[in-house]
Amino acid sequence: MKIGVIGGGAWGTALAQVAAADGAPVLLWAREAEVVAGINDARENRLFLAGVPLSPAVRATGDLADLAGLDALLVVAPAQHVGAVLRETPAGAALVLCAKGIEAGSGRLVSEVAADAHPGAALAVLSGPTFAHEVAQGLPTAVTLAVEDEALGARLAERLARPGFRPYRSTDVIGAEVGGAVKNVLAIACGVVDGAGLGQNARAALIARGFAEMTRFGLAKGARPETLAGLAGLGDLVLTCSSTSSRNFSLGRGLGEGQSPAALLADRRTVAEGAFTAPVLAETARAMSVEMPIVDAVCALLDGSADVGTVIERLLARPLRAEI
Ligand SMILES: NC(=O)C1=CN([C@@H]2O[C@H](COP(=O)(O)OP(=O)(O)OC[C@H]3O[C@@H](n4cnc5c(N)ncnc54)[C@H](O)[C@@H]3O)[C@@H](O)[C@H]2O)C=CC1
Ligand SMILES: O=C(CO)COP(=O)(O)O
Repeated sequence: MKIGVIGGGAWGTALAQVAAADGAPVLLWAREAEVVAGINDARENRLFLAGVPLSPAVRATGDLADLAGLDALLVVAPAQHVGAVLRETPAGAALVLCAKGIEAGSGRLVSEVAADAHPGAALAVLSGPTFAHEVAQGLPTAVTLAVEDEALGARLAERLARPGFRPYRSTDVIGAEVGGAVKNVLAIACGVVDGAGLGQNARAALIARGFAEMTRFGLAKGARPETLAGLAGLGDLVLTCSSTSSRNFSLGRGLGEGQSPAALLADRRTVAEGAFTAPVLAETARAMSVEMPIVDAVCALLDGSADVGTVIERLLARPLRAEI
């Protein structure tokens, strides 16, 4: 199975390294000419994954047309750019969607964006607790690989599996996507708790109640509860809600410390997907009558309509209710 990767950020580069670990050639498309040159000439992506020596089997290109004729493309552009990039990508390959987010404006999951850009393409979702720098170092990692076509799922899992990289197969594409998209917003909330010094009890409560929000939203979208309780949902939520290695958690921590959202988001080279997904997630949830108070609180902080003290007061003043 010939593999290509769309996106030369930290995660696209780490996944290319995984796919090339057995020496099979992997072609990676990167948007930045310096990333293409760095990978091809110095075997390093200094912009997004500095310090990781890349396999000589990973080759980079700045031309999406070069991806024609490959069997599977790992789509690792940020969620807001997947549509634009796929529209320029030659069709014909299975698409393995690795971005975590919901498209602003349309409210579409990445699989819906991909189906629109490449009608009839086989679609898979790869998601889970996966900090790129750990995967690139070969540290043990497990992911959900969700594909409706079970035979394709088995072939993809076989192709991507390594001793330290274990794909667990699923057929619940929507569940895998919802988990990854929602946990980014909740990771911002956990960062706020940390930055505002609200304590470990509050963080644990937020993870549990955030998971309840993820589950309500996921079930309304047609996800299966066991997917949300697995690697792509709860697993990734726990990872990103407890580490400053998460860009979303770090963004939230800045907000919790009282820094302005505009300053925190200005001039970012790396992506904090939750900041883009939060408003469209809140809007979609409202339209489906799904209550997501923590997501609403993150939106209020990001758009500057409330400060940390106010959103905490609002959350704590909600009516007492049954846990489930
Ligand atoms: N970094 C990580 O540990 C993980 C990231 N992800 C997901 O992977 C996706 C990509 O994230 P990273 O690789 O971390 O990115 P990154 O933050 O390392 O780099 C930013 C990426 O955005 C791209 N970009 C910026 N503007 C663009 C545009 N207009 N069109 C197309 N691409 C553009 C850049 O070329 C670069 O590849 C995100 O959805 C993220 O949530 C998923 C799992 C782990
Ligand atoms: O998705 C991730 C780990 O699974 C990366 O999280 P951040 O985007 O918050 O850094």
